[in-house]
Amino acid sequence: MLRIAIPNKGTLSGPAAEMLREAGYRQRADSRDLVCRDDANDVEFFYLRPRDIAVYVGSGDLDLGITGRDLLVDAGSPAEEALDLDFGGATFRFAARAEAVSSVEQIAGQRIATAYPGVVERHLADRGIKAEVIRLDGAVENAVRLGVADVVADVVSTGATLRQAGLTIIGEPILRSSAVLIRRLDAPANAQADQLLRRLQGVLVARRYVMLAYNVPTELLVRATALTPGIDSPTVSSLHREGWVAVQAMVLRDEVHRIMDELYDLGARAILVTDIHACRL
Ligand SMILES: Nc1ncnc2c1ncn2[C@@H]1O[C@H](COP(=O)(O)OP(=O)(O)OP(=O)(O)O)[C@@H](O)[C@H]1O
Ligand SMILES: O=P(O)(O)OC[C@H]1O[C@H](OP(=O)(O)OP(=O)(O)O)[C@H](O)[C@@H]1O
Ligand SMILES: [Mg+2]
Repeated sequence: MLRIAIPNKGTLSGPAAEMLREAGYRQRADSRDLVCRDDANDVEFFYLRPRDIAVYVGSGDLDLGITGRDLLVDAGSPAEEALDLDFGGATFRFAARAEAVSSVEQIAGQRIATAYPGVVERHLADRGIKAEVIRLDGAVENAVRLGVADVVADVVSTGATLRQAGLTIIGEPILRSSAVLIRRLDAPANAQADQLLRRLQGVLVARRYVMLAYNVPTELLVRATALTPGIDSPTVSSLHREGWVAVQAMVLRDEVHRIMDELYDLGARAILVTDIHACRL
């Protein structure tokens, strides 16, 4: 039975369970349950703190896990990213009072408060910057106000928390995070794990793409399919109406309205968009 760690609470918890449900896996009905068996798929889910997930996967006690890239790096455990899951996006950044520290160069010698000491220490070491790292559990923005630190290093999403604490971002992001599927480094080949990975890839494609269908005069087919090349190739079928063909192709959801306008201007008609619920490419 495949054993998978997923976040029991926090930002990543809901979207992780939602994605697994979309991939056809059973998820817990009660948010207090810590284990959920999916016998039909021969998989067992363990609901754990996202910070601990890389530890369980790195040790080999669990086969796969869903956590944040920043938490994976912070744990420093022998696990690697198998797939970017495209949710839980955030940056990890330095911030400080603008009048005290305003550039990365000025961070040297300062006290940096963070709940991610592994990420920060690695970043400083890579750049040869010497600074004191103060490990806190959360709400690190308060550390500057309370005089415990000069700089914070934390997850930034909207930036509202930093603004409210009177802090300004310093430099470029230390890293860009999102939810990732992780596995142990050098894990042996596992057909069941590969199947789960393919299912999640299928969900990502189904979310990113829509199916576009339209009719177009045969003489415009080359120009129309240049707008809708699909992933492998568009499907072209004959129509009862002479001189016209029907085309079907997958199109990026974000681009579909622009492409529909261009197809209409070209002379295509009966242009229809449908959602993709699942796929294996
Ligand atoms: N707006 C956000 N705030 C916090 N973490 C976020 C946000 N967006 C994405 N994340 C990611 O969520 C993970 C942190 O999850 P975690 O459950 O530890 O914190 P949380 O969602 O803030 O919950 P809590 O602090 O209540 O325990 C990190 O990978 C982080 O990058
Ligand atoms: O840029 P924003 O949209 O404001 O979001 C980022 C904030 O959200 C998280 O805090 P959380 O509420 O999880 O509290 P915590 O520090 O106790 O984890 C994170 O640690 C930042 O403080
Ligand atoms: Mg938090």
